[in-house]
Amino acid sequence: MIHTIFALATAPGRAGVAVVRVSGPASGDALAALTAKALPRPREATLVKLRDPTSGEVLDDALVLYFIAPRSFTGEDVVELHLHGGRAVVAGVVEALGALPGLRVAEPGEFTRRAFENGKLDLTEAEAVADLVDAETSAQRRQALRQMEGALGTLYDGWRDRLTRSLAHIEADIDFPDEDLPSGVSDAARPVLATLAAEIDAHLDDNGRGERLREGLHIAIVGAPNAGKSSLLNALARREAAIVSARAGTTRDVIEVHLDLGGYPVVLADTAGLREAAADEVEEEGIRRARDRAARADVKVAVFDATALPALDPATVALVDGDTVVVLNKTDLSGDSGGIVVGGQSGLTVSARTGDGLAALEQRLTAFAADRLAGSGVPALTRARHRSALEECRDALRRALGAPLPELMAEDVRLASRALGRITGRVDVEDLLDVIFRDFCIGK
Ligand SMILES: Nc1nc2c(c(=O)[nH]1)N(C=O)[C@@H](CNc1ccc(C(=O)N[C@@H](CCC(=O)O)C(=O)O)cc1)CN2
Ligand SMILES: Nc1nc2c(ncn2[C@@H]2O[C@H](COP(=O)(O)OP(=O)(O)OP(=O)(O)O)[C@@H](O)[C@H]2O)c(=O)[nH]1
Ligand SMILES: [Mg+2]
Repeated sequence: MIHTIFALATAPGRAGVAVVRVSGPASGDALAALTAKALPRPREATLVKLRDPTSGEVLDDALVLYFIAPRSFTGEDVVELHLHGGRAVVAGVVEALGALPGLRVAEPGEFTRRAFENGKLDLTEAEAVADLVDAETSAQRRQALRQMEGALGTLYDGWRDRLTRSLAHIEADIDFPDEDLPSGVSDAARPVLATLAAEIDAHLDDNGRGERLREGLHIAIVGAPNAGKSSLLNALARREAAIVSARAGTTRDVIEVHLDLGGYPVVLADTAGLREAAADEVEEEGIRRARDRAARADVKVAVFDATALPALDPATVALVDGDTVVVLNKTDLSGDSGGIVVGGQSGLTVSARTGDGLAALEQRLTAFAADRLAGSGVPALTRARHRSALEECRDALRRALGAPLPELMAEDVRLASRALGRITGRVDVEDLLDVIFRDFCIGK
């Protein structure tokens, strides 16, 4: 029996309106049980009193929608209850639904999973639904919307179609080797396979742009103790996220804030000041984490202290590379001491105290983010799951190209095609579904 599932689709807590969604064959019966009335016309917002079916008590005066399969988000019968968003209203309706036969609470992502299983979405589109819900910046929203509209699915299905046609040629060669076919039909498949392998390589070779756009560009602030790293983080975040004090060695844990820089998502991390003589083992561990974070960051902000000039902290200098923005902080205290050049880069002069130079720093970081994350119009792969399937496909194509016999070639082309099919969910993906949908929020 297919269960009918329900869940709060809007965020939990007090709100103007809360939406409870119900999907499955018993949806209509559930609505009828709550309204004690004939069902409203499909897809037409209707104001009705919802009552507890056992006590008859009015729970809310709600706007309801009834969708009949297959014309709904999930492809099943769906009911939406648009409630007054009070906790007691939602609790009362959810409790009443749970008491009805055949109904149970939905698991995370289960509505979208049913939409996939009913052919409303392919897997890349379903993943994009989750990404759209998680999108915090406009660039993330655009990427998710494009993928939800099928940009990636169409690309991968197109590649798979080309493989299917090549496979037909190769199989013709296997089945009718002596017939009147032009000799070596599988030879004709070779350039097609080679072109596709090159296209997949180009698609893979994107520096993880789409994946990083989902997760945010990682920027680490590094520098000597007291250079003003935490002050800088707070100034960029526009809130007091990290503790600032005049004592060297204040920050120990890595402190992260999420920023929206010109539409690009950034995870900015404050780290412990680097020094040889740590005060204790806690600071020592902090410094280890700071170095680790610096090593894994996409971009570093190396902060130097203008009041320490002409000395430049050597541990910080050692971390400056092509992915580093050099910053000279506390310039409000140093007068007109001129700038610094580290690793061939002239530093931005800023003051976390007065805010001087912070706009220029933000601009530099935004430029880094745009450089790493901006698209060129072609859709980018957005998940490690896609990447590994594409690598599997490309490797199978390379083997096919080197195959001495059409039979062996055909087998590798089949594997290549299967790898692509798993991305969009066209072939056996039952084993993947729990993993993919468990990261969704409840009610989606
Ligand atoms: N109230 C409400 N708002 C919502 C959703 C929802 O489920 N409920 N959505 C949920 O994420 C999004 C909209 N997505 C939807 C996608 C398809 C269908 C749907 O009924 N599809 C039918 C009919 C298509 C048509 O009329 O053109 C179908 O595919 O057959 C509904 C919502 C955002 N807003
Ligand atoms: N005048 C002035 N003082 C600053 C500036 N930036 C930071 N400070 C001061 O410098 C001291 C150290 O600042 P923090 O931001 O805690 O320095 P930090 O680099 O995070 O230090 P650790 O966490 O110990 O590594 C504090 O007293 C700040 O108020 C600045 O631009 N101008
Ligand atoms: Mg600090």
